[in-house]
Amino acid sequence: MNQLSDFHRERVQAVLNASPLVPVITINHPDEALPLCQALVDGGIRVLEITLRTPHGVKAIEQVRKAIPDAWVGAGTVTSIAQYRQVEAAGAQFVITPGVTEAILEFGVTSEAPLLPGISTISELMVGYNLGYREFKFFPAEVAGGIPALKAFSGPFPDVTFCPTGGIRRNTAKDYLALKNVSAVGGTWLTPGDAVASGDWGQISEIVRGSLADL
Ligand SMILES: O=C(O)C(=O)C[C@H](O)[C@H](O)COP(=O)(O)O
Repeated sequence: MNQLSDFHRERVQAVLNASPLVPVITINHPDEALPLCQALVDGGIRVLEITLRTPHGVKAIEQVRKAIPDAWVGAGTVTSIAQYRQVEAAGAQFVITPGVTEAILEFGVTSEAPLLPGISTISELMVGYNLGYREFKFFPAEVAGGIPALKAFSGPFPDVTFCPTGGIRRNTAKDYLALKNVSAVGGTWLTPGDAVASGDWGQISEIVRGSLADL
């Protein structure tokens, strides 16, 4: 079976090292993709996870990738190989899944867009680990055990790092990032729905600046 290449690992590490905070972005209207992502970047974010939760996600990835070259632009909420292929074609530089199937893990090994697979248990981690994955999303972080779970994971898997996501907020991000096996944390608190809906891009940049300053 194919193993993950150094290129894939280095890309995922570069993404996770580029920004301690990874905004989980949902595009409800095609016009909001660019100003929202620009506001996040203006606030200091260097990694953008644009989800496929709405039908606008794929187009937004393509658009943002061209318009904002100084950020890593990736796809989130990818749950099938068909979606994986779509976001790869749209130019996604990385792919994040909420969970794993063996098929997605195997596809990720040979894909152009490296994969950060989502896991919530050690058994899922082990399936990815055996293919060479050493970086994982931990989702849903808070309900799957939070900080105590991550500390426990570091015992049998000291060489694995995580991007916990799910239930993390501005006031808890720092505690997660203090763990030696956490390189970045993700969440939706950086893109509150009311600010996005009203096009208050200045507020988004302020939330990012404040959240980075709190770390
Ligand atoms: O859509 C996905 O692919 C996911 O894995 C889910 C998101 O990462 C979490 O839903 C984050 O949401 P908050 O808990 O509000 O920060």
